[in-house]
Amino acid sequence: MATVPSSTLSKAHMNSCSIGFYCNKDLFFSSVSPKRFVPRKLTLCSNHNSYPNAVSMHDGSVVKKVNPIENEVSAKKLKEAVLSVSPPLQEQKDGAGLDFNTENSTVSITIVGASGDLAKKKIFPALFALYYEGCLPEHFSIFGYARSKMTDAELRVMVSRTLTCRIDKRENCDEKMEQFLQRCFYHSGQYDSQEHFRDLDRKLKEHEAGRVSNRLFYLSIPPNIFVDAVKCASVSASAANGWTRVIVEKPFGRDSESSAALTKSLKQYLDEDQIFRIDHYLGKELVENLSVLRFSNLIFEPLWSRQYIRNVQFIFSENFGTEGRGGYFDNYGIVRDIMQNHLLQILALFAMETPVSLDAEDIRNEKVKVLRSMRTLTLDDIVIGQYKGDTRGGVTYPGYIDDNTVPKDSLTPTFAAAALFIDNPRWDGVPFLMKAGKALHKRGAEIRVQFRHVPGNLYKKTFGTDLDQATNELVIRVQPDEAIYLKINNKVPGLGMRLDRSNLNLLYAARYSKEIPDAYERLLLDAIEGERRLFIRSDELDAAWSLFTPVLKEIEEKKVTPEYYPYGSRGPVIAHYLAARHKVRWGDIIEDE
Ligand SMILES: NC(=O)C1=CN([C@@H]2O[C@H](COP(=O)(O)OP(=O)(O)OC[C@H]3O[C@@H](n4cnc5c(N)ncnc54)[C@H](OP(=O)(O)O)[C@@H]3O)[C@@H](O)[C@H]2O)C=CC1
Ligand SMILES: O=C1O[C@H](COP(=O)(O)O)[C@@H](O)[C@H](O)[C@H]1O
Repeated sequence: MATVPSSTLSKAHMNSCSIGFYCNKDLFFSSVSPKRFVPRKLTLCSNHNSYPNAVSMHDGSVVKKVNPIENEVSAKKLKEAVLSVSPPLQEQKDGAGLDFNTENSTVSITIVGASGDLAKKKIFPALFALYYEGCLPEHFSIFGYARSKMTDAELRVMVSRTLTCRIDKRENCDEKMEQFLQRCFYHSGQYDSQEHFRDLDRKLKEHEAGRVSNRLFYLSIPPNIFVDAVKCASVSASAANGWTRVIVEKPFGRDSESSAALTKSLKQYLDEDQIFRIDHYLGKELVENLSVLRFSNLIFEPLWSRQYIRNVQFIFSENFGTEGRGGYFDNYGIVRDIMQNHLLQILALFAMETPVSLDAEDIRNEKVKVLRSMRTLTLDDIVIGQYKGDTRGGVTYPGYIDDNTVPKDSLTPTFAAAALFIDNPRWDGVPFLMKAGKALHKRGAEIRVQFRHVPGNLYKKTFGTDLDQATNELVIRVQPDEAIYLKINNKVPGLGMRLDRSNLNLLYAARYSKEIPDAYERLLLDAIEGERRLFIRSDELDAAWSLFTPVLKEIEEKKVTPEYYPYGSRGPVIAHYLAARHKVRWGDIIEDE
């Protein structure tokens, strides 16, 4: 097959979830979303065997040629073009890019555990946002599945309570909501009943109306029933002629053994490429931007090593406790809930080498190398805390063990701080500090990169002896108020020579008028499109668990007592000692001072 170098490709049109581009002066159209307009997709293209007027993309998707009209093609024309492409059945392997968006095929999304908190709070609203943006395929339906008895109408009422329109996109909102709700249905059943899943299959088939069926199951249920549900979905409700994919929510086990056992059980029914292990932090805008920041700006990458970076901090805090989720949380604790997944995933993206391409496997290969180069944690590397009740300003805040679903003698950490190391040439000796806690004084998630001192700094006397004040710090604020800012030393204007620290500040709300999509929107769209880049591969998961499992076991076996901190405080003092042992101060605390 003839291939065309990417240099001959150029973007021609962007319209909601579609793009057009030129390839050797012919205009081609693909139904992929604008965010899919990444070099990966456009590295190579070749004539498609079955369609003289189409090309196969590097990733297996098929795009259709349309008549070029200078640099502009109407959205209608582009839409017609894509609807006229129907990939042959043998192309319907998992991951084929265009196969869901044709007249001939459907996508059915089943939310297993639809009556639950996550479904209501995140999944239905994210699907609605995708619908509003025109990112869902023409033929789709959404099924809620759970044991609770509900009619379609009752599900719609339940779902409608949590749907909202974006502040910047309210046009026809009510109408769109109504249209969306009409595409939502409910099926009540047990999670381990083949019969109930067969009934679901029948209903799905009715909606698919003989089209090629693609099915996505979202496991929004407690982990002890993951395998039952996967077994039933896969045996009794798999797509007959399209793809079947399963999004698996965390927790993926609670240590190396249980995680491996879960993977093994899931793989009895699914191939690895059907399993989409979700870590919603990977869907957050600033986490996505991390690689862009590093690899598309010359000024950062050369500094990205032990030579210039003194330490890196990953900080997560919530200003509320485990309210309502104590039953789940007590079995996991903050290290498993936040550090082993969300913060470690961000760390891996932060520290990885440049991937060969933006392909999922290339990125995941680099992440797994980082994880496997890391030192397994010991008890010396970690400190833990648990919040206790507090009364301030006449208001009483409950302690962790005041939650009725938590045992009164629970030692489960609601706070932890840890020092991790990557034993590779780039990061040798650089402490990667993590801190995560519930019921703290504020909510936030951020990455702080503290740089080394300027050697022989001419101005060091101006800073006195406090070297912390003289170093640069790059802060990537994931939430809230997304921002990237760089702390620099600057001369205070005036006749004297006085320096202060100021921020070069990219505040997203000031720079971009568009509302930032919720992480679940991005991840659901990725799963529908077969994009695995932001999902966790099983070897990544194994590597992540092997770092934390021994120390978690030791904490539990030795019944290590957490340091108690008041609800709404800055957390236990012991976290400062941990940082100090590595000659570091927590950047968030310095900033608050
Ligand atoms: N909620 C959140 O913010 C987050 C949740 N997650 C993960 O997402 C998944 C879903 O979370 P969430 O919605 O909070 O969970 P829920 O506890 O609300 O459970 C979801 C549904 O599962 C069914 N269910 C609950 N307990 C059991 C049980 N013991 N046996 C059988 N069915 C049960 C219930 O439906 P019914 O009784 O109708 O069958 C319930 O509505 C979990 O794996 C959780 O760890 C991950 C990140 C954040
Ligand atoms: O996965 C989880 O994340 C939430 C925090 O998510 P965010 O997007 O609101 O920051 C956390 O509250 C929960 O304990 C944990 O399971």
